[in-house]
Amino acid sequence: MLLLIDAGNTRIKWALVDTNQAPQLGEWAQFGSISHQEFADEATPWSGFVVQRAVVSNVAGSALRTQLAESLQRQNIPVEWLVSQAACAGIKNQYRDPTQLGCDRFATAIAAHALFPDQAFIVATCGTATTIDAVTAEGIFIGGMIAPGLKLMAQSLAQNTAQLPSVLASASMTAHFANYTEAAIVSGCLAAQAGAIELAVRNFSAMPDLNTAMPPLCIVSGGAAKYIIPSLGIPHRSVDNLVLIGLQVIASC
Ligand SMILES: Nc1ncnc2c1ncn2[C@@H]1O[C@H](COP(=O)(O)OP(=O)(O)OP(=O)(O)O)[C@@H](O)[C@H]1O
Ligand SMILES: CC(C)(CO)[C@@H](O)C(=O)NCCC(=O)O
Ligand SMILES: [K+]
Repeated sequence: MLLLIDAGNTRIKWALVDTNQAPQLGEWAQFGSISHQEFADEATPWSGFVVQRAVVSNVAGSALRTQLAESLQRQNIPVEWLVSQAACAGIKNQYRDPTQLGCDRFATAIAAHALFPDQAFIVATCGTATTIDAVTAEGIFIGGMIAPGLKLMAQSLAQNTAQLPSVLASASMTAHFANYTEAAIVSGCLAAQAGAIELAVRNFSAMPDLNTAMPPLCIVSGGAAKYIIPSLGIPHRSVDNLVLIGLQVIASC
């Protein structure tokens, strides 16, 4: 088995790929997700499997990296830590310092380029942070945006005002002119998220050197996508687990 790990700022997502079966992208023998705390407290979820190697994207810092490294070491699993580079798996990374790009964003771009070859796209990943990145049909990662994620945005209002409560979104809420406080907060945060995605698509579509007859795809991913999508006024595709798919692509390079 090949173990893929996407360690994000809130949760750790993982998948096992049965490399004997010539699996498709996103075709996993096992898949799961655990919080950092559960990972620290409980048995490693993949400990019951024979794993030949692991490929890991970690944007959650050195303490979690050490925990992951120790856990993999105990199982004698060799590990490859993803670091963003200038080029990999068809993506050419135009970040000023290519290694500064979050490796989850790099893996996501690689995944979307593999799933939608020869198509320009905006990929929005709605997690702890929301990132919105632009990739050309030739696989050039132009750059992107980092915004607070939906929950962080709403929490920052509750933490920094006297009168605003802590709220969570539900999948039935949209960005509209709300007539009570809780809905108005969710509406404002949804509008900020969906509006940023729409603006990114609009600006990318208007780039003169975007060498494509088709408008860029809008790909939406991440745990908060289901809340934001009802407020999106543009055509889009929803695809889950792009970081893990990117790691699967990288593992087969
Ligand atoms: N009820 C909710 N209301 C608002 N936002 C929510 C709600 N439930 C989940 N979210 C959002 O979804 C995110 C969880 O998404 P996901 O599971 O992809 O990511 P994550 O593991 O938190 O992200 P990362 O990979 O960045 O760590 C939360 O950070 C939050 O922004
Ligand atoms: C933006 C996040 C937090 C999204 O998970 C991550 O990709 C990250 O820590 N990036 C490093 C900074 C950058 O991508 O420019
Ligand atoms: K994040």
